[in-house]
Amino acid sequence: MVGASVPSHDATACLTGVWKRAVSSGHKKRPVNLFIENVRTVRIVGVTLPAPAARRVKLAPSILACDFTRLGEELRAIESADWAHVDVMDGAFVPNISFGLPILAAARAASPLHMDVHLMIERPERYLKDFAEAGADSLTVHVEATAHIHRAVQQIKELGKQAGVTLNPGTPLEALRPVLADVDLVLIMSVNPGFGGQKFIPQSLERIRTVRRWLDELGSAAELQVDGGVSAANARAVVHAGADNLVAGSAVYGKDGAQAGLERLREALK
Ligand SMILES: O=C(CO)[C@@H](O)[C@H](O)COP(=O)(O)O
Repeated sequence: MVGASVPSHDATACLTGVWKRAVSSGHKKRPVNLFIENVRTVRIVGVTLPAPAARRVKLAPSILACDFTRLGEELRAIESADWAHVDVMDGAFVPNISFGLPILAAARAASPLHMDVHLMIERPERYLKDFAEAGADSLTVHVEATAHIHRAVQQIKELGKQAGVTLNPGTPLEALRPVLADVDLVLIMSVNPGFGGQKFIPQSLERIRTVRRWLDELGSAAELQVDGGVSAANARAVVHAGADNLVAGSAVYGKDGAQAGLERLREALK
């Protein structure tokens, strides 16, 4: 008999229905025998963890790639998605300026989707309250953008929002460690932030695997989000590496419209 400890949130997911949903949505079915020791410790007998692809994966189209003259329509086109990803750039932390509070407020008014706000701005703590009030459901901050990442994460939680942390592709993953147990979301940037339509950096897969392992070791239920160059061609590999939340801009808002783009991503994940 082989025994293996599994992170409690994976086990809980199997027990509370995510497993069943994965089976019925066409993912691979694998038998698993669980011996529940207590809420945090579960032994798997005869080993058969769900394939990584069996995780419930959230799709978060980035509205950076949409047609802003039709923001309401573009948001309705992604209503079957899980989240809307909102990229705020200040022209200082990243070499581009996108949009800020008024566009978030307009998106909030136009759509019931979870507004997932990625702040690519210097010293984000100055604006967390404003973005929370403008309609953010989750706020993600860069470790490089503040001297006080721990305080920024706490501030987001005090505002009653989901707290996310992220880092540029060139920043060592160790920078995440001090706040890893506190956050609701970790975002692995798979391009250098600042622009849509860039190529996925292949080394990101190893970074995703590492953070997946760290989260599992902590028993954290935080989402592992990946952003930048995600498309139908690589979505499966990204999920297989451990992601459970995919941001996609140009792969969703393509020539044939957002619904077709979302459908292609879903097909790729089957
Ligand atoms: O944060 C960013 C870019 O800085 C991303 O959210 C992009 O907007 C994703 O666009 P694609 O790479 O999917 O086109």
